[in-house]
Amino acid sequence: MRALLSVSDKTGIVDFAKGLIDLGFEIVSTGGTWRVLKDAGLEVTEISEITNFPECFEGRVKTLNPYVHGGILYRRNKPDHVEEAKKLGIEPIDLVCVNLYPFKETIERTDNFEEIIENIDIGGPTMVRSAAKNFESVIIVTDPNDYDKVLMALKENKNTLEFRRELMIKAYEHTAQYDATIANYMNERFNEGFGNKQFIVGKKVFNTRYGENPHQKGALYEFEDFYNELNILKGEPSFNNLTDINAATKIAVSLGKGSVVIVKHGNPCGAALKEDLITSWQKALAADPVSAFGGVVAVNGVVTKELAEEINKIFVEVLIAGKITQEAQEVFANKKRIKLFDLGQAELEISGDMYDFKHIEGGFVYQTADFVKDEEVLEAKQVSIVGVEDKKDLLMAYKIAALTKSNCVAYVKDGALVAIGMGMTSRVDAAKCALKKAEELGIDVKGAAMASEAFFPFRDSVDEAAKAGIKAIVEPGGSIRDDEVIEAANEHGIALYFTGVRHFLH
Ligand SMILES: NC(=O)c1ncn([C@@H]2O[C@H](COP(=O)(O)O)[C@@H](O)[C@H]2O)c1NC=O
Repeated sequence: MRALLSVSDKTGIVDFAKGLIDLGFEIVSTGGTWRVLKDAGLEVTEISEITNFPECFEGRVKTLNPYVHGGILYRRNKPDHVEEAKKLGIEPIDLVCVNLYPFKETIERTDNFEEIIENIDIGGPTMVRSAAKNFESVIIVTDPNDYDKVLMALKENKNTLEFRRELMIKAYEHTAQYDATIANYMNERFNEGFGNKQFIVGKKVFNTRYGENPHQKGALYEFEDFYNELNILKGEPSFNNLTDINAATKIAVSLGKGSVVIVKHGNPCGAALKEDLITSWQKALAADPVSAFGGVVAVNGVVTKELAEEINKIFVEVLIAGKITQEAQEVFANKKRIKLFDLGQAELEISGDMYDFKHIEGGFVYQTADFVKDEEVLEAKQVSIVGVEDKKDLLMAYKIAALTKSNCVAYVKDGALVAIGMGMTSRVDAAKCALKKAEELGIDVKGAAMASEAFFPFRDSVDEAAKAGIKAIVEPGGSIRDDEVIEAANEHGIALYFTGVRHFLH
């Protein structure tokens, strides 16, 4: 039996080779791998002895040779293949262990195109694909984490077709991801990220119990090692929990450390950023205690025992925080249905993906991600006669509106959401609906700041705001009736700011 070992990441390769030698394998290797194994005192044949050809062009050609690929690919159960191999002097290769040039690490480290090009592996993926194709007879190993598993299977006679098939799938996933990374990178570099093909690659984190509904299948996939950071402290996140956690976390991150956000079905029903987390929670809850029942709560900070006791007064389905202390977790220990997740750090932090996409029947739409910059509000154009000194509430309302389903109008007073209307087909309905609900809940919105994520097409929403005593409004502007909107603000003595940036979320 012969094994061909050619790895960039040399982690564990010496022990793996030793294990294979103990099992009776002859080891063949490419230059660098050969050197590592030789230095460890192992008996190993250099690839050039098999190919009868030197590695050349600075390693661009090492294993691209019929003695290698013939040895991997010929079918052991076909007499004419066996005969042909014999005639050509091609010896079988029964195990191929390859991991590829670190292309991703290289593009993360440097912009030097020559270096990047040299880190595109050619011979490696070719061997991986050959060995995977002939999985009937050949073992393909692409992940150092599998070395022990492979040795064990060989030792215990568990090198079955099913075992090799699993490794074959993993191998094609490996090369497909590798090529997708190269193609996406080249499109990013030369086509501003929007080439003719876009590859979205995700690694499965876990299956969810079901999809959005019980009759649907579902799973969570991640781009990078993103969800590794998520500590599952209690309960199992469902498909809908994950999308709500995403919505709540994005708003809490956007509002900053110390904020608390409550989400139901992807939209916020409470949010506050006060002097301490307990007050933030109480104010967030006060915005709509009815909707908060069974909600997903994001705490941008550390959940202590005291905060946990406050939250525990109502039924919350999910709590995600920077950190949930041990004592805080104990507060929830007897609550069967609450699920707890944290990132094990003082605050909620996510870097934010550069692109965003959405499935539509037959394909997907793809775009650069949307972020609100503080300057949009802090340096927004005052278009009304009166203005306001402090734009904190305006900024908070605007950030919330930008991360809420359109049409959305959000009202913030003293660092807390007091009313919100979202997902409505007309903007004035969103404006009115929010105020009606606040009135029903007995919330005083007088003096609040109001934000709309897109322009007001008519003056009606401003008139509604005036009736409720709103003192300042921020919106993108850009309507053909902006003049009427500005006139309405001036008539009512409301401060009106235009940001010039729209933040639809559909
Ligand atoms: N050119 C070739 O024929 C070739 N054959 C194998 N490789 C890669 O060379 C690397 C190992 O090289 P070394 O053993 O010399 O450190 C592996 O990542 C392997 O995927 C090659 N390199 C690039 O294409």
